[in-house]
Amino acid sequence: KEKVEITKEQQALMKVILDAYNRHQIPQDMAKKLLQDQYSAEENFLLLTEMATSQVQVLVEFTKNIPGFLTLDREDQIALLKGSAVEAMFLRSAQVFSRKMPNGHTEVLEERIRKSGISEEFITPMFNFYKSIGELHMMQEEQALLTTITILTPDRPYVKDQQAVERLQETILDVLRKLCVLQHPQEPQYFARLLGRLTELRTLSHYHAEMLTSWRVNDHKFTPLLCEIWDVQ
Ligand SMILES: COc1ccc(-c2nc3ccccc3n2[C@H](C(=O)Nc2c(C)cccc2C)C2CCCCC2)c(OC)c1
Repeated sequence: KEKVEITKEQQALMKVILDAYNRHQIPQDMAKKLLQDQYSAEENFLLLTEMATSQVQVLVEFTKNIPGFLTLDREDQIALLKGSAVEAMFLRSAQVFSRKMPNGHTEVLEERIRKSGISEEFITPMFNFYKSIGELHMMQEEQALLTTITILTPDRPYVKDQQAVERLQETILDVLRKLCVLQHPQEPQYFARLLGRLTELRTLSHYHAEMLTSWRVNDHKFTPLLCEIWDVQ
């Protein structure tokens, strides 16, 4: 049985990424906000676009701390950000939804989200994803590394030097694989299950434009940044 060991460099890499991940968190009070008040579909749509806009800004800051990211071709950096922003948003939402909350709060939050204005057809796939993330009981380090792996996906549209992105992603994948083996020794498949979530995430993200344009409001206004990142307007 090969002894799995995280090297000093990998420890340092993990610390840099985790610190950046925790530093670049938009106010987590979104869940609290939703638990406090019932908002109209209009108010929820505005909340969603505000949250998504600040999430993209946070994502840009976070990527600057991914070792090697700034050494990539500038246009490839943009292509990776554009290509991963929606997935990062759903991953963050899933992590917010899966947080340990006092009894009954998760149910209230779920109800608020179901009634937020999103059209029915997307509710099941969205919550299936949130619950499949929740079941993993991911550690903070795993969440931060999984988000980093999502950003460093080589086959995003318009990426020119895919090998350079692949090299960076492989470095992170190796750390995450070791972390999973060390943290979940009884579950050798845990790492594979984690990566399987990224496939579910990509599928869910295909619906994002429709989820927005079908929101039950009369006028769907987006910020210029969201028009850039989301395939809307
Ligand atoms: C594209 O369609 C979506 C995307 C996300 C959600 C979503 N799932 C959530 C799970 C837990 C908590 C809040 C959750 N959100 C929204 C939110 O803000 N997500 C969020 C963002 C956007 C950035 C950073 C961080 C987060 C949490 C609330 C926006 C206001 C209406 C209710 C959903 C969604 O719900 C219907 C529909």
